[in-house]
Amino acid sequence: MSSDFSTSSSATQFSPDQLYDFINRRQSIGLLVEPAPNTAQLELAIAAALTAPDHHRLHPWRFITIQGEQRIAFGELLANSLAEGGEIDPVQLDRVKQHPMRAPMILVCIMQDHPHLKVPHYEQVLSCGAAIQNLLLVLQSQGFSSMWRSGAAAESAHLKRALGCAGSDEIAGLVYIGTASKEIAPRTPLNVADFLSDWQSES
Ligand SMILES: Cc1cc2nc3c(=O)[nH]c(=O)nc-3n(C[C@H](O)[C@H](O)[C@H](O)COP(=O)(O)O)c2cc1C
Repeated sequence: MSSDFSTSSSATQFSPDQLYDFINRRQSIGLLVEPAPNTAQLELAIAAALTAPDHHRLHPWRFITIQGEQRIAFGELLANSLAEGGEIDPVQLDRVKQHPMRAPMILVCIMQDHPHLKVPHYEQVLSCGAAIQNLLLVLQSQGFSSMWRSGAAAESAHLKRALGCAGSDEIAGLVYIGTASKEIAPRTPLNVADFLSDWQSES
């Protein structure tokens, strides 16, 4: 059955099985190569992020791209952030410096907190997480792969300051984006019954 209402589930061009299959095929890939999305492709993914469930429409998110040569400076920023947090192992610091080279593009996803009487901080974090999942799926639909990471520096005050975060903002993720260079094995399905139950009243 078709419908003119764009929000009706029957208006979708996917069958439920096709949509599930598409979502199930998303898998994180740690090492990604060129190409990365172009501006139009990235903007479509961000547009999808902006449709995430969002209590009181606070838009608790902000996205920053890092690509090309900027990845070198960003690697230094990550290492400096760890050092500020007390890391002194030069091997670890050097390893973190190289992290941004694992993909041609990194999207820093920031949960931009909007203090609100009815929308607690954790709800805004959840909204931002939903936004990120939306963008991962649109990137996948365009043939790209990704990996959502936090990494050791995500909670660093030094990194947050450098990214212009306010005190209650969170770095929700560094999403590494690019193209997979090889196939990976499909994920092992979980058993739905392990996670789904019927609530029964006590009376
Ligand atoms: C908020 C968040 C932070 C994450 N940080 C890391 C990380 O720093 N390093 C990592 O290896 N995986 C991290 N992951 C997990 C991967 O993104 C990925 O979900 C996991 O490896 C499972 O793979 P899949 O996405 O293919 O199911 C993080 C996931 C989330 C949601």
